[in-house]
Amino acid sequence: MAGSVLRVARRQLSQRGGSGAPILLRQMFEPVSCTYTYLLGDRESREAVLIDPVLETAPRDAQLIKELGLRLLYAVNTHCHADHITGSGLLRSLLPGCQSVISRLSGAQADLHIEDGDSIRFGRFALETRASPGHTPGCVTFVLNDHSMAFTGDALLIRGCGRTDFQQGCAKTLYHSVHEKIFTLPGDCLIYPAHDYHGFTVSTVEEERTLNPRLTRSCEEFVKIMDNLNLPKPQQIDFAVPANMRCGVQTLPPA
Ligand SMILES: N[C@@H](CCC(=O)N[C@@H](CCS)C(=O)NCC(=O)O)C(=O)O
Ligand SMILES: [Fe+2]
Repeated sequence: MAGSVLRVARRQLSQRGGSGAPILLRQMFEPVSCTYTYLLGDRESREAVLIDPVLETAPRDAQLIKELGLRLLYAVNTHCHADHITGSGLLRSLLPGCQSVISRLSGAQADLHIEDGDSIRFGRFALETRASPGHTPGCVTFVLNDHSMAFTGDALLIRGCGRTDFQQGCAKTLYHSVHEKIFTLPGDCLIYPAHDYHGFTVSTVEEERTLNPRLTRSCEEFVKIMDNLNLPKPQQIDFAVPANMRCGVQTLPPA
C-alpha cells in the first residue's frame, strides 16, 4: 500500500515541470503530413515554445497562443523536415518576438542555431537539446529538464523510427542515437514524436525500449530492416526541403 502511494506520488511529480509547477502542454495535429506540433508553456510567466510547427497550421497555432495569453519565445524544429514546410518562418512574422530555431548541423537558416547540450528556456522550464542524428545529420531530441517528457522528432516514432534513405540518413547512426540519447532516459519518460501514421499520440521510453519492433533488435538487424523499408518518397520532399533550408519562407527578415 505504502509502496503504491509512493509510486503514484512519484508519477505526479514527474508529470510536472522542473520547478514543481505543472507545465502547459498541447499536442496539435496536421493531417496532410500527419505531423504533431507541441505547445509548451509556463502558466506563471506565460512564456512558451512551439515544437515542429507546420506552415499550413501556423495561423491556428498563433491564434491558440494568443487566446491562451502566452508569449511565444521560440518556434523550434527537431530537424529539416522533408514532408512538409515548417511554420517557424511564418510564426516569427505572426507573433513578433518569436525566434526560429534549428540545429546548426541541419545547415538551415534560423534566428538561433542550437547544438547538443544547449538549453531552451521558457519561464521556469527548459528543454535540453540532445543530438540524435541518423534520420538526418542535424536531428535533435528535446527533453524537458525534469526528464518527464521527450520530443523525439523523427528519430523515434511510436513503434517505429524515422527512415534513413534520404537527407544523408544513416541507420547505424540512428540506432546509436536512440539507444544512447533516448533509451537512457527514465522508463516513464513520455515520448512525443513528430509524426504518427497509426492514430497513436504518446508512448514511453519503457514501451519503446521493450516493444519497438525495429529498435529492440541488434544494430545489424536494424540496419537490414531500414535498408529494406522500400517506402515511397514523401510527396512534398522536392519543395519542402529547399523551403525548410530557408526557415519555410523565401527570405528571412530580421527578428
Ligand atoms: N507518406 C508521407 C511520408 C511518410 C514518411 O516517409 N515519413 C517519414 C517521416 C517524415 S520525413 C518517415 O521517416 N517514416 C518512417 C516510417 O517507417 O514510416 C508523405 O508523403 O508525406
Ligand atoms: Fe523527417
